[in-house]
Amino acid sequence: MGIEVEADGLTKSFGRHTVWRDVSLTLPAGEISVMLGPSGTGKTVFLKTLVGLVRPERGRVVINGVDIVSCRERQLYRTRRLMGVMFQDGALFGSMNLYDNIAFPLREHTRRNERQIRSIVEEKMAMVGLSGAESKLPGEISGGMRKRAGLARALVLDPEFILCDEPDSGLDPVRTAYLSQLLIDLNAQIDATILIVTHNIQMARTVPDNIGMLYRRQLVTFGPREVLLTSDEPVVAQFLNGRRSGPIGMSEEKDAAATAAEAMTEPDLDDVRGVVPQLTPTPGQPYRQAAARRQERVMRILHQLPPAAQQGILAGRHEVSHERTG
Ligand SMILES: Nc1ncnc2c1ncn2[C@@H]1O[C@H](COP(=O)(O)OP(=O)(O)OP(=O)(O)O)[C@@H](O)[C@H]1O
Repeated sequence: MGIEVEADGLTKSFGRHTVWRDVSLTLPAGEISVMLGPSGTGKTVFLKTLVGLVRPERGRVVINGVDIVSCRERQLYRTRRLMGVMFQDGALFGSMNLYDNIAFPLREHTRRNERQIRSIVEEKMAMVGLSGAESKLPGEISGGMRKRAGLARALVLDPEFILCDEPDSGLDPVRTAYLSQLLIDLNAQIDATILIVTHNIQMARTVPDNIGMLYRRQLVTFGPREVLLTSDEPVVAQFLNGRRSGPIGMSEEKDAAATAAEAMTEPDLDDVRGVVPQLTPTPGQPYRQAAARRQERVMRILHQLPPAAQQGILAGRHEVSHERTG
């Protein structure tokens, strides 16, 4: 099973600019979590902090019992072996074909021979639907294929914690839907903890077990998906519905007068808030163990959650049991 990841009291600044402060959350082992937030709120910086690529001024990131903020370089290196990162642009080497790109971490970090490497690379390429594309160069394939190649490369060391930075960026809605399904199937197959940073509302509504949001240098919320999806917070409602009216502005936060004036001029669009069914693994894939674990977990904290979220969770219980037996 994947590993639990605990962020505790994290604060990060660049010079005088504080990106966020006092961010604490726990990514439950083996579950899928999404981090939302307007542009520039520090989602990528957060992801890099969890991997140990960015060092916060304060706080801890505890992974497998190791605080990667304060540990020694060797321990950080060992803990990083448990992680697979899918960067925004795939971060592939342009001069290497897909096979060599995906084999790269195995050649760098393990002593596997070429026969073993071939079997792992072929397995991961098949998992992301790239079999047959081994000899292609990154420049010769579509953005969606590059994303999947980046995901295959993130998988070769059998990570227990997978981080995906905007896996949908640059993809059309259909490719994004395929990628969403791929992440669910992957979670069913390997039961790894997954964190996805995205702006894509459809992905955020249908993929994760948990959702968080960064805004105004803080973690506004993090918890079971039903909490954010039914939230009355103006910033959440504005973000989910992609509206101009609300506290989020083009370049900075707005004052109350500007917000009220915009509300008058913006057409009354449908509100997409509310809990929609979470994606389930493609038929033939294993049952997603995380779904059952999460159900038990949220039932224990149900009484602490807002009423609308409670209703959403109770309604979804039938889907989880149906998935398990069906
Ligand atoms: N190495 C760095 N040095 C200085 N400032 C940085 C550095 N990395 C990030 N920042 C700043 O930190 C803030 C958060 O950046 P980040 O890329 O994490 O935002 P984001 O929420 O991922 O944005 P987007 O959704 O647009 O990708 C920005 O103001 C950015 O300019």
